[in-house]
Amino acid sequence: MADKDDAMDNTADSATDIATEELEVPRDTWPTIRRLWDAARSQHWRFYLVMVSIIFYTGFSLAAPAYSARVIDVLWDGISEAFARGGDFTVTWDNAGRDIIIYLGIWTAACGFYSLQSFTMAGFAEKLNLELRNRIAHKLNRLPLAFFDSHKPGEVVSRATNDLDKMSEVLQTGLLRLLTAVGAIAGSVIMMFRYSPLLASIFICFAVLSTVVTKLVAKRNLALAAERQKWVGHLTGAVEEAYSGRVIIRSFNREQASSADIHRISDKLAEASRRADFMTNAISPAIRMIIRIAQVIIAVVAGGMLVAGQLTVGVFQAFFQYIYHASEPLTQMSFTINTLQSALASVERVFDILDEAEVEPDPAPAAAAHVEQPTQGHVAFEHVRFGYSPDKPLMRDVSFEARPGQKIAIVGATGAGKTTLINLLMRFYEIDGGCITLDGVDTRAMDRGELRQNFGMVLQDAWLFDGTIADNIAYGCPGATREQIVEAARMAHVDFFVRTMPQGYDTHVANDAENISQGQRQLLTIARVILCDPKILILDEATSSVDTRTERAIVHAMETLMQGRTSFVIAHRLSTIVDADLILVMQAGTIIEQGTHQDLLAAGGSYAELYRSQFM
Ligand SMILES: Nc1ncnc2c1ncn2[C@@H]1O[C@H](COP(=O)(O)OP(=O)(O)OP(=O)(O)O)[C@@H](O)[C@H]1O
Repeated sequence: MADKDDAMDNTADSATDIATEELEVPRDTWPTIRRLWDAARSQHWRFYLVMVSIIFYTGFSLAAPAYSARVIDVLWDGISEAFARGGDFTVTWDNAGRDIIIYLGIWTAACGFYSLQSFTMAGFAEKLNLELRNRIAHKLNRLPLAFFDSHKPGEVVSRATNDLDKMSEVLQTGLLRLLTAVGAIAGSVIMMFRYSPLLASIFICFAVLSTVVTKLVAKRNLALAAERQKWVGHLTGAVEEAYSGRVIIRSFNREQASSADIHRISDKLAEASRRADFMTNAISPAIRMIIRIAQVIIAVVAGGMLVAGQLTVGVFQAFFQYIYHASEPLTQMSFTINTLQSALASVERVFDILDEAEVEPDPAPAAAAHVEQPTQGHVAFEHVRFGYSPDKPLMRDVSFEARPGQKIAIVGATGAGKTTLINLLMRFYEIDGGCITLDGVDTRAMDRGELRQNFGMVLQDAWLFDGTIADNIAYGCPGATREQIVEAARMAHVDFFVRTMPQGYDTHVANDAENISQGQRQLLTIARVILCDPKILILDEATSSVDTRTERAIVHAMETLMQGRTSFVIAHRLSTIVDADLILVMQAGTIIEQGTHQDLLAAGGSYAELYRSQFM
């Protein structure tokens, strides 16, 4: 039960993270904006075009009501005069026709500039999105593996997807809306004061009141949205848990409890959504009511002025158009500013990733040390020191030598440092002291790519990517022919199995696909390494999750692979390594014994004890 509570707490934590994201504000608003602006350097012209379009759009849409006042007054005067004459009123080019066409022209121009600003802003936002996404993609390849150890995968993925999408969406809607709103409000208020300072002052009073109320409501609305988001987080967690734990849930007959949990959270979500939706859909119109009241008061006062001849009919209706122009963006302003702040916080998170320290750059090609190809496969560790974090040293003084063609077995309890040894050999992490050499060349002086091409790794975690079996085998050698691929599969003892699949080598597989078993995956990854023909092998024996026949096939395939190559085998069962040329016994990050099976047995140390515990 305690575990369950813990799990729920974890879900709650992640849900709270999402909730706080909803309420978030950027740490440094202006530096972030400046950086974003720099990132969009090649798109500045688009932004300037947007600004020019906004100015023209605002100008035309503000001119339209003023011009409509003129059109209506011309029509009103013409109709009144015709009425007094007892004749008909006909619209001709000179008699209001030209004014109507110009009026339509003004709206058409406003519409044109509106489309231009939206179109150009979409281009600006998406190009900026692409630029930052490319930078992140590039960055991910240059981040040290230690970065991934300390960040959850979802967190990194979210930066490159959600955060960037949010930014481009908010640029296209929020920023554009804010810019046009500022123009619309300022222009409308100026026009209102031009027509009637009294009516304009009444509007300003109510506008201030509505802004204050909107601000309060926006805050409450965000809190409700955060509450809803929290329950969405809980629900996602519960559904994910029910999905990934489906086998265990059934085996303990906990289906009912699991679905009751989901029901309970769904109920909470429905309630939170109801309140959030009510706030968005019902309270916002209530805020508009304030403006409506202002309109009524202005209508009464303006009606009096109309009767007194202080206003024309055209100006009367134009004034109301300006009220509409200014009040709608006012209602939206607080919400818009909140979304902009939240988007800027997203951008900050993207920049945080871009600012992470990168792996030390490889030496320039001219300065890099090279190993003569084909490499002999002579590897040496000399007094190597290493720790995953500087304050926690793991390896203090590790030395050993692997001669060309030798089989080196690495044994030790879980957490002893076997994988770490391999990580250092492949330069996934940089050592803190001593040196590692390949054919006598310090690996730190080499280009990482050149170093790694000498190695082939078969790990327990057999990773397949989304593609055909043939593509997966040819991952390291994309130019391989079908014959070479089939030959590699045959050597890996996986050809027979592939042929039983519906489309043979063209069968589609994915990392999370169920159509292929753990053992078969491993055999495919062995075929992948065979095809690349590396001179040095790293094999992590995976034997726990496969049946004896597949295990035998894997061991067989690995033995074929090891012939004539230097190989490092992380051994979990001592039976497979008695023939190793060198056995490294590790404990707490350090090699405590090394030698052949016979030497170590004779020494009667840890290895002998371990061997006896497995076989006697
Ligand atoms: N990426 C990492 N960041 C920080 N510490 C790590 C990291 N990887 C391993 N460690 C720590 O380093 C020590 C050695 O781990 P390592 O994975 O090398 O052990 P191992 O012998 O391969 O274990 P196993 O047989 O369980 O795979 C452990 O204490 C582990 O917690």
